[in-house]
Amino acid sequence: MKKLEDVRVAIDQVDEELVRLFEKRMKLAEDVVEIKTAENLPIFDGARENKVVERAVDRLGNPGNAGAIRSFYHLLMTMSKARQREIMYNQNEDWLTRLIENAEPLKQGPVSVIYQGVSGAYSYEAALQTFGDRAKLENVETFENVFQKIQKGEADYGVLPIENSIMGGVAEVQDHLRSYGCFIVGETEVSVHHCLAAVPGTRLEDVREVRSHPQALGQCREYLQARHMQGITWINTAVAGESVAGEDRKDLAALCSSTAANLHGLEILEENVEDKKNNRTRFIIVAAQMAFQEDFNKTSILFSTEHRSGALLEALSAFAVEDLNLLRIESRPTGHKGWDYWFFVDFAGNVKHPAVQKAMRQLAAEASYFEVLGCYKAAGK
Ligand SMILES: O=C(O)C(=O)C[C@]1(C(=O)O)C=C[C@@H](O)C=C1
Repeated sequence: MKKLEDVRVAIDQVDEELVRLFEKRMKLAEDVVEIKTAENLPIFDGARENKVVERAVDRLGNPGNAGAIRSFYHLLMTMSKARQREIMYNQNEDWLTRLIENAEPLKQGPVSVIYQGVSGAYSYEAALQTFGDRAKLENVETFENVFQKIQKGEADYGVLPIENSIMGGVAEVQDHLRSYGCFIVGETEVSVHHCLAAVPGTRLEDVREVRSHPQALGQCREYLQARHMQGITWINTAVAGESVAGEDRKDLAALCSSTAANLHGLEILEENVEDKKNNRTRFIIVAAQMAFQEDFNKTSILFSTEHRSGALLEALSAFAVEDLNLLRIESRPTGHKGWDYWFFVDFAGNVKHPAVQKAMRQLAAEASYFEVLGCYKAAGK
């Protein structure tokens, strides 16, 4: 058998080569963005990305590496796009004008929409609420799958929960939003009302076991306790409803949305059983390209600052000076070094508005990293 040290020496040699090639590729990305800036082309090119990935797969000697090489290339191109954005937005004097020029209006007519979960889930409701019957809906298992499909150009829009009025921000979605370089192009709010649903003919007083997602069970804890019902953890609310429909039991129910109950032919025994009313979840609509319309009234940005006292205050002061209303600020660890953060900020205003442009230009000049995550129509406005 080979000695570990010897193999590691060989790995080090390969890595040396990889680093050299990586830097060569990143340098080419810098050349690309120069051309794209001059010719006013968007950074993202889904068709080209698919070609790059599939060519790499074709070149493999071992087809077992296909999944790994796909992930590797998507990551490589994410980094390539991040570098290109950095250059296009931060160094080009006219980055803001270009950003708006490259943005597209929202698509009208039929669109393909991807969401996480199953039919009847709250994300599904958010998708229907936003796109109605013009959407061809597709569901995937994880939040990350949504970003992957959008990034590969396999769907027009993705629908993802970003924050709940009781539970707060959805950290995973926030993190992927940054790393996948997708844009927020819309948002919608869904009232989260749980109902107790069971197979038709079930009597409320006979229900002993209730299946649902832990969040929903938690949001209805007092209701369940008062009725001596035992909560059973299920993967999500809609699948809980589906599972109850598949069993002919009169002591079993699910906590799910009324949409999920109706979808699975369940009878709603009681509606709005959540302990706290006004339970709402805000969903964002993401796309591979930035969107722009004159009627958009909310902007989301991402930035990081130097690690020194007053840096955040200074960074945000431009918004106070320009009288812009900050709607939300969320921080997430950068993961690069300890206690370093990305700041996600939402504020009221359209990216074309002079005050917004002034504040963003100032912040971009001061921040150690700055990116526009999107401009869109605020929910309910
Ligand atoms: O070829 C381009 O247009 C690039 O910008 C380069 C690149 C890449 O890194 O390969 C990056 C982004 C595009 O979406 C496609 C490909």
